[in-house]
Amino acid sequence: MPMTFATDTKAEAPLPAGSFTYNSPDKVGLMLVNLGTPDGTEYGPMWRYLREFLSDPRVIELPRWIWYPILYGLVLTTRPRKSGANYAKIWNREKDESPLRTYTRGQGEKLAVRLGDLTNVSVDWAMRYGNPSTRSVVEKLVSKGCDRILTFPLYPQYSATTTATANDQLFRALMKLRRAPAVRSVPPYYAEPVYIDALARSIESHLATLDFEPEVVVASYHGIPKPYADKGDPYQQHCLETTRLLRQRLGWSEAKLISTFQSRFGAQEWLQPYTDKTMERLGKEGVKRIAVVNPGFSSDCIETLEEIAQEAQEIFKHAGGEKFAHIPCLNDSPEGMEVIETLARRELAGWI
Ligand SMILES: C=CC1=C(C)c2cc3[nH]c(cc4nc(cc5[nH]c(cc1n2)c(C)c5CCC(=O)O)C(CCC(=O)O)=C4C)c(C)c3C=C
Ligand SMILES: [Fe+2]
Ligand SMILES: [Fe+2]
Repeated sequence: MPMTFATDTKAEAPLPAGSFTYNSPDKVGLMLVNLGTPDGTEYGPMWRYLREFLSDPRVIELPRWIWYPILYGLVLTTRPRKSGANYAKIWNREKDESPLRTYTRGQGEKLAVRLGDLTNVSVDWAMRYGNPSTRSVVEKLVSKGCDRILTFPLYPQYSATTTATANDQLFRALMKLRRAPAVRSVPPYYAEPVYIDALARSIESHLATLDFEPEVVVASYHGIPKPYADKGDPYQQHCLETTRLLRQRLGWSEAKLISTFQSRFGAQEWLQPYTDKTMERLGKEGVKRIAVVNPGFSSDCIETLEEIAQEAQEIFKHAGGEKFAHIPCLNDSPEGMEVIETLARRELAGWI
């Protein structure tokens, strides 16, 4: 008797969970991916979000046997409450969700409209941690018949802690599928003219609304631990190149536009100069008026709305500063959507 295998496709057996038939082939799924965010500010959702995020070995590289006792014994017993209180300060109460989710949804919906002429492209948006999960969105796209997926990690500067782990998660989702789609990933865009130009226009138009002219504009990027950069993560170079190009485009001096790194976590050294220490230094040196922009964040989020617009402002003013402005991220503004649409169309070449 011939041997039969569970993988034989001729039999009329029901498809196992996680498998899909194609309604019509040659559809392309375009998935925007951002970092992720908690479902609520209470202890439970904060704990679940932080556990998923901080269990990622791309984010915390310590051996698990060292990290897990610290994570479960210390971090997850204290940080959910502390971070939850900070999220509560910036929560979108109308939609009962974090601003990061609101803006990422806005980017997805607006991109779908902008790409309306591409009838074989289905646009969606997902998170690396939390909801909507990368896996649920991949399954949705595949069930719609997408046999190709273009994933768009919404990080202008590459880091293994963000871009690479977003792509890891996509491939983890594909591992569950018998018939996996072909995939492409949008490369980092830290030096793309369309991105630099969008940032410059956004900065110029925001500064024009202020009742003061900043003496210094601080480009504050999320940090990473210094050892990650020392071992070859190109993130710092990408950030510094964005600032250099932005300076060139705006015609500003090195003293007018400076780069700093924010959001330190844990005891090790992170990329320097630190944003909070720079706020203090500028205030103490007699600088009275500054503006802060966050070119590395495609959406405003806790790190920009709480840590910069609130905390950094307080530090600067406490140190003697007088005027402070936070320049919003590109979000789903026309300038921001121009960047996303241009890169998406370029990376879809040959598929549409
Ligand atoms: C070791 C820890 C962390 C690394 C490395 C890290 C890198 C990194 N993160 C972003 C972007 C975002 N981070 C956000 C929040 C956030 N980041 C960390 C830790 C690390 N990030 C934590 C613990 C948190 C949660 C908030 C808190 O408890 O402080 C967010 C905002 C999410 C939101 O819901 O608003 C973004 C965006 C980048 C770009 C990056 C490395 C390049
Ligand atoms: Fe972070
Ligand atoms: Fe922070």
